[in-house]
Amino acid sequence: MSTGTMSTGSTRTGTPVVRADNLVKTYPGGVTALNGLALTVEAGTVLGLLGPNGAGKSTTVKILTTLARPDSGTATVAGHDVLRHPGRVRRAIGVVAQKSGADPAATGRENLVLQGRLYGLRGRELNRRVDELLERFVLTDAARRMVKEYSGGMRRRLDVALGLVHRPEVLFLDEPTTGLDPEARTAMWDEITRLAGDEGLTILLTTHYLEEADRLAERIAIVDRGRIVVEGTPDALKGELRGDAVHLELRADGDRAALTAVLAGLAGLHDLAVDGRRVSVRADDGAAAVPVLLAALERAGAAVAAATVARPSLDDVYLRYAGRRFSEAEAEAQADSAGAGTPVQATAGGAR
Ligand SMILES: Nc1ncnc2c1ncn2[C@@H]1O[C@H](COP(=O)(O)OP(=O)(O)OP(=O)(O)O)[C@@H](O)[C@H]1O
Repeated sequence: MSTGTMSTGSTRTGTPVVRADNLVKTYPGGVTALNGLALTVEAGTVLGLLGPNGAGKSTTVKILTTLARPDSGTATVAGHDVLRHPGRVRRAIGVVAQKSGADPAATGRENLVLQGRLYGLRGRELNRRVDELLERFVLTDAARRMVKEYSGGMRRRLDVALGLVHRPEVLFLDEPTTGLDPEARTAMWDEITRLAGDEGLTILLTTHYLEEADRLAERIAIVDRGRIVVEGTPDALKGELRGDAVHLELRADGDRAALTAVLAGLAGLHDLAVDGRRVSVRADDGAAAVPVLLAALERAGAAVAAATVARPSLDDVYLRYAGRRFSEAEAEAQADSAGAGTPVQATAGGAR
């Protein structure tokens, strides 16, 4: 990890299999997608690149998988430079893009056979590999059906199988469970855990689901506005936050400035955020803080519908390092893309 990115958690000793330094990428129209992004993924581990829509996750994956060139910066994958030896990189990696690469008008089996041929597999070896993958991804019974008849979960499992045909060393999974129902999502999580555990694959996974990153990744790198703002193990990231998270739900939208002024004066509270009806704050002692907060809000004329006290979550980690809630960042990204061409603020959002 290059300087400038906060890191927390155990000291790392493994070999970096993916390494990116100071990646910068600006798209035509002036959108700065990456603004000095740096990351490493060690052999046999899962790194979760976590960030809201538009944070720069897909652009990072495109550069690391040789589908896009950075304006500046360097990256190596499996020991090969992505700009100087893209062919070597491509042979070492499997890619499961956000959009399925499978041909809907072909069967699952035909898709796998074609993919295997592209990587030079032939004859019995190819058939064996295809059968093995169909079985592992529970697609044997559906192997001779057209992909357009598959459910979302079956398609996604086929996508991962396609990415694995040539036994890659590194697997890139770009939002592997977006659009899946909860059951299919859990099944995919189990499969990813198995791939990383039993097969020692190195996996870089992008997601905008906090829960997914928490569940799957040994290390999480939080990306915001084209930079990694913090990285570490999920437990270390959460452990860095002192005290409890107190979340209050107001009966009506609060006046941000007025409520902030009232609550900022209370002792033992920090990281206050007012977002519409939601008020979040960290408290050294959450249970003791609730009555104090309720009384202060009542005095300010804000009625409270619900209050919860929780141990820190990754959402709290995001708030602390990106300076806003995940949901706010997503809404901002949507507004940005609606006003196409609006440059992403290049400097905001650093670690606090
Ligand atoms: N081809 C493109 N042309 C112009 N702008 C682009 C292009 N691709 C991405 N962007 C912009 O670059 C920024 C980063 O996009 P990117 O797709 O890398 O983010 P992301 O974190 O992967 O988000 P998502 O989860 O929505 O894919 C966004 O503001 C996006 O609108």
